[in-house]
Amino acid sequence: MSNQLKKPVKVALVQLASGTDKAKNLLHTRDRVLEASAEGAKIIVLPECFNSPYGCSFFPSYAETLLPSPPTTEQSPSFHALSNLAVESKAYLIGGSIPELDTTTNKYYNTSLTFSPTGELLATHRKVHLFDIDIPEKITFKESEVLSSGNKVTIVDLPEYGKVAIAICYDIRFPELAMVAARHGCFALFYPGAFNTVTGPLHWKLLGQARAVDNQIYVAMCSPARDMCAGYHAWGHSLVVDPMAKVLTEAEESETIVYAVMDGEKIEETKKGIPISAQRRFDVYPDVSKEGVSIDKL
Ligand SMILES: NC(=O)CC(=O)C(=O)O
Repeated sequence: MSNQLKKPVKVALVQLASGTDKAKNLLHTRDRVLEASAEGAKIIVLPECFNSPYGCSFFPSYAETLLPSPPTTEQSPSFHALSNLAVESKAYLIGGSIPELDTTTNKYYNTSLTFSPTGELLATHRKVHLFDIDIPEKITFKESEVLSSGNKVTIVDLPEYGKVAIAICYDIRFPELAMVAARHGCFALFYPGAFNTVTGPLHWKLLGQARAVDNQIYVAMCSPARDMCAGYHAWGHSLVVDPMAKVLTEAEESETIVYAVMDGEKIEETKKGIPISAQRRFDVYPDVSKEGVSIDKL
């Protein structure tokens, strides 16, 4: 299956500095998204936990209810803010993530919502791989103490451009998920994410380049800005990598917006020059994209 991008598209990654006041964060998000739109961005991406602090102790108090869909404004102010903002900005809006409470099961999720320029909800991705790590004396984090995991690869069709995949942060460490999305025709993988100052320096860019070079498509990773007064120190460095694994744009750690143009010709040129798609040896190893994969695609 080809990874078709129908026409070049300008992408903006909004590396937001958010605080503890959700209403304020939503207003600030609006300002920055409209700024990205004024610069011509047609796909605008927000960070993981874009309107709250990131951390297990914060998930329950910031959680919103998304089901049944559409939720009321009381159930999910973020849902409505993002939908309206997609309309105002006339762009596809990949709304980072928010903590979600599913009231039918009483489970919490880390959930990303994607809206069309008409404000329609196109996709909901619940973080599939929970961030449970323990690097002695450096960082211990256990999302699974509070969150439950999603169970689908999320592929979204953006009619003017083509298909993209949405996943969240730790999901990028799992090449299978990216491979499945790429082999189902995505031209880009979007990861709202919040790596930290321990794992970020070694792994953030490396993983973006790895997923890009493995799959010969674009990868975009959008982080919150770093706040040294917060309990969790986000790495920042939002970036876009092209299909040859070249970093097209990369932020520093403070609040900013970075832009890149994704172009289908670059995907084709890369695949023509290094034709790994036609050289795979499924007689030697299996094609993981065909083995009972759970995909949520429009
Ligand atoms: N925060 C995450 O989900 C992932 C992360 O920080 C890492 O993998 O490192």
